[in-house]
Amino acid sequence: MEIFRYMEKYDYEQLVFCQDEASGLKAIIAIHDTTLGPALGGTRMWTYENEESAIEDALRLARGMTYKNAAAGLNLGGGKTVIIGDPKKDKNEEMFRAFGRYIQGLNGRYITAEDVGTTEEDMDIIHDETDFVTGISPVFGSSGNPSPVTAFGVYRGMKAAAKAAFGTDSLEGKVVAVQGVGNVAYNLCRHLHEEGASLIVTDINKDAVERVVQEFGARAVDPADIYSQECDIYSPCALGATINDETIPVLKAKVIAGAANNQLKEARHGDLIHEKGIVYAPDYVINAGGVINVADELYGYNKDRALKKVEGIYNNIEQVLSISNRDGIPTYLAADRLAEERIERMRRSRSQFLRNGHHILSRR
Ligand SMILES: NC(=O)c1ccc[n+]([C@@H]2O[C@H](COP(=O)([O-])OP(=O)(O)OC[C@H]3O[C@@H](n4cnc5c(N)ncnc54)[C@H](O)[C@@H]3O)[C@@H](O)[C@H]2O)c1
Ligand SMILES: CC(C)C[C@H](N)C(=O)O
Repeated sequence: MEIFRYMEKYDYEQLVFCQDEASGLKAIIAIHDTTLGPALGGTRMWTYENEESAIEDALRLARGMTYKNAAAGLNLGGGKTVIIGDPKKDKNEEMFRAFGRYIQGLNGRYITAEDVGTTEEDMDIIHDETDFVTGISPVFGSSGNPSPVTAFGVYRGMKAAAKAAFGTDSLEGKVVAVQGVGNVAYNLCRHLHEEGASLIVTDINKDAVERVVQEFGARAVDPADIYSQECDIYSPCALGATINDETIPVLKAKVIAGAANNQLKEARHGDLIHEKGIVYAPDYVINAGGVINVADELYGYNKDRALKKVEGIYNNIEQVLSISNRDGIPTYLAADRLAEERIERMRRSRSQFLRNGHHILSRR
């Protein structure tokens, strides 16, 4: 991989490699764009096949956060970290302490939080070394694990997408096929069950499947069979790239609305589902609940205020759908337009009165 060429292509600002032999830390912090503010994005811990795929994941996820934060109306840029390792076996306190010191060294250019493979407890350890971490435990007056709030946002966005596809935003009686029933999707299933939707679920973790089968009457299928289920809504809530050349031909859903990041394997897959008449709720718009929630910590966390904003994901999806209809473009491009236009407006609206944080007249 030619790293600088890739960084130039999508205009990345910074890529930081962190290595600490004593704890086994191998992490990559990618900062995509800080036009709107410090880069906020979670830390993923995962067993990557090789270093190149870890770098690629960090870069793709960081850029996704730029768009997510911009489209959600946050004054934050986009960044993300990946830690190479197995979250079930390779974690230790020293590792997250060492990682916290690297974040502190960036002096606020990057703020972290949870993502796949990391927890509230991990954030608390990072917090021992730096203030530039969110999603820490509520005992510190913070917002805690963002997953239930992400789920609420996905539920709200799914309703808006359902309204466009079915003429009503009620999910009662709708069949939803959920891929991956981890932290976010467990909570999403609860909202869907409470509204009277029927659930088809899958996961590579049998215990996770069993929980939603027992609690919400879901029907379980094998991971490979989730795409071809007779259903109204496909909800990808595991990892990315599940909308691709193999899955699109067998999908029967009229709506795609889920929590996973980077759902389209390639941009052209967004064109293909648009041509197929599927209403796609773009991933980074519908799954912004978690980042909206943790970002509220920067103002002194207020749960009601954060949830009110997350509720607004319904309107954000409606806005994307209306840009898509107005301009005759797929929803993934409509979402990009929404985010890019906001970043550009803010870039141009830089204060004429301040230089280096001081009023220009203060130098006289
Ligand atoms: N947690 C958040 O607040 C948040 C916010 C925004 C986006 N996301 C994204 O949502 C997705 C889910 O996040 P999470 O926090 O629930 O993670 P999680 O690890 O708790 O859940 C993911 C689940 O997917 C399962 N899975 C993995 N590969 C699978 C496969 N091939 N088939 C079926 N199941 C599979 C895992 O076993 C796990 O149970 C991720 O893509 C994450 O980046 C999460
Ligand atoms: C900041 C975090 C809550 C980020 C979250 N994992 C996301 O992808 O949006």
